[in-house]
Amino acid sequence: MKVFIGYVSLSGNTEKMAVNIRNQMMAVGCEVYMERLDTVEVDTLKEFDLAFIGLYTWNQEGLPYEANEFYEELDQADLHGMKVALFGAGDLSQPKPCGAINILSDKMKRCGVAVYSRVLKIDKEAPAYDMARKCEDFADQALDWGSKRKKWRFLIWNRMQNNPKYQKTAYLIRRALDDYPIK
Ligand SMILES: Cc1cc2nc3c(=O)[nH]c(=O)nc-3n(C[C@H](O)[C@H](O)[C@H](O)COP(=O)(O)O)c2cc1C
Repeated sequence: MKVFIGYVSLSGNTEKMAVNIRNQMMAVGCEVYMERLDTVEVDTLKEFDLAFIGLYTWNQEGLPYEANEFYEELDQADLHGMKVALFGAGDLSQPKPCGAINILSDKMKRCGVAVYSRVLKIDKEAPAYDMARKCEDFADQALDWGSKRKKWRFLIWNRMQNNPKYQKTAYLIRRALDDYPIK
């Protein structure tokens, strides 16, 4: 499975999320290519089975300036059926946090891209462990959505993780399963 990760980040939080997602995708055996969004040719996304796109938000009304070209190029590329999962860091105390992600999501949907219904938004103050865990979980779920991977693994994992009694066991099982990557 070929996975693309594109992101823009100023103070580093979205970049850390991208790195966490990359690590998780590599751990389950995906072929991962990661690049900053301002240098990406939109057309290259077609070469991938799944893309993660991450943006920071500095102004609710707009995209980060480094993502403008990518945003404009979406009109020219034929990305119908392309699967994309969106993520980013922001200030979750705001009424509409991570607004840039919503702007990109709307545009991608208009261009025929299949956008994963779950979006990962992480607060700028989130502890590193919490961020890593959420990114791993998100990456796995997005992969499950974007691939033909069997659902049972994810369902069991999700149920266990939601029960504090089984959280540690679930984590250990997950680590063990990671030793048997699914391509
Ligand atoms: C000037 C400024 C404006 C910001 N505006 C928003 C905003 O409108 N919405 C939001 O969710 N977060 C906002 N934030 C929080 C940033 O998104 C947050 O610091 C995030 O970690 C930046 O991502 P990065 O570390 O990947 O650059 C703002 C931060 C700054 C410094």
